[in-house]
Amino acid sequence: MIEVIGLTKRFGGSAAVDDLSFTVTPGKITGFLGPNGAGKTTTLRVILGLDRPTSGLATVHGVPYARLKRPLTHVGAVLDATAVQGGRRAEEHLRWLARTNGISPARIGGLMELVGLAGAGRKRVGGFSLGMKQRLALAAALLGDPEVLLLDEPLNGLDPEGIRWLRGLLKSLAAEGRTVLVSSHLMHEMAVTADHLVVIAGGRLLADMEIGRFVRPGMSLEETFMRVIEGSTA
Ligand SMILES: Nc1ncnc2c1ncn2[C@@H]1O[C@H](COP(=O)(O)OP(=O)(O)OP(=O)(O)O)[C@@H](O)[C@H]1O
Repeated sequence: MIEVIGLTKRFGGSAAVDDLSFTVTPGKITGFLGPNGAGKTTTLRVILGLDRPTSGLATVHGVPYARLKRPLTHVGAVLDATAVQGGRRAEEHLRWLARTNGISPARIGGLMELVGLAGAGRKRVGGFSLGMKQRLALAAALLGDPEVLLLDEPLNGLDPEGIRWLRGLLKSLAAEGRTVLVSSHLMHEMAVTADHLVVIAGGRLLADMEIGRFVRPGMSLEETFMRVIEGSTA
């Protein structure tokens, strides 16, 4: 479970995240929605201990990420799938991650197969397409068999088969009781993937509710989202 409590993050004079509070609970997929610059990545970075909050805090299993022992066995994250050393071979990358985090490499073969990269383990990551990098990043996130998954725009670069595959994978991970927080701008996909939504704009919370309650009668998720965002800036 993830808790964001009164979180504010300022860069210079402006607040990227402004007194934001929400809880992400296990056993479901929570879609993290907001327009460009809403503060989604900043929030995820604070949850992962990559940015220090100006005030407030974010916890995983009740403690800040930095206090988790062997964090990769609790939290798997994909923030920027392209942030990987291009000279490394795909399996080497996962072996290095496993070694430096005290994780058994036994899962690597199965994970490469799961993400559809079984034949590409010996290939250098620099030659991977964006979709292949997303798949590898997902394998890395799953390496420690974590209970919590944080994925920032994981659909970018995936082909239609990949999008459908990821939808099924996220649903099965949530059904196993894991906590899954996914940011995306793809409203049609979120409409068929997410169980719950956290919607922010300008760093502030606009909605935190079941998707069925958020979507207005007779409207799509996209239409509702646009209305809510317009309403917040009116
Ligand atoms: N390191 C930084 N230094 C200065 N400003 C930053 C920094 N990181 C983010 N910001 C600013 O914080 C605000 C929120 O950015 P953030 O990347 O969190 O939004 P986002 O919701 O993830 O956007 P997008 O959907 O475009 O990825 C933006 O105005 C951005 O310019």
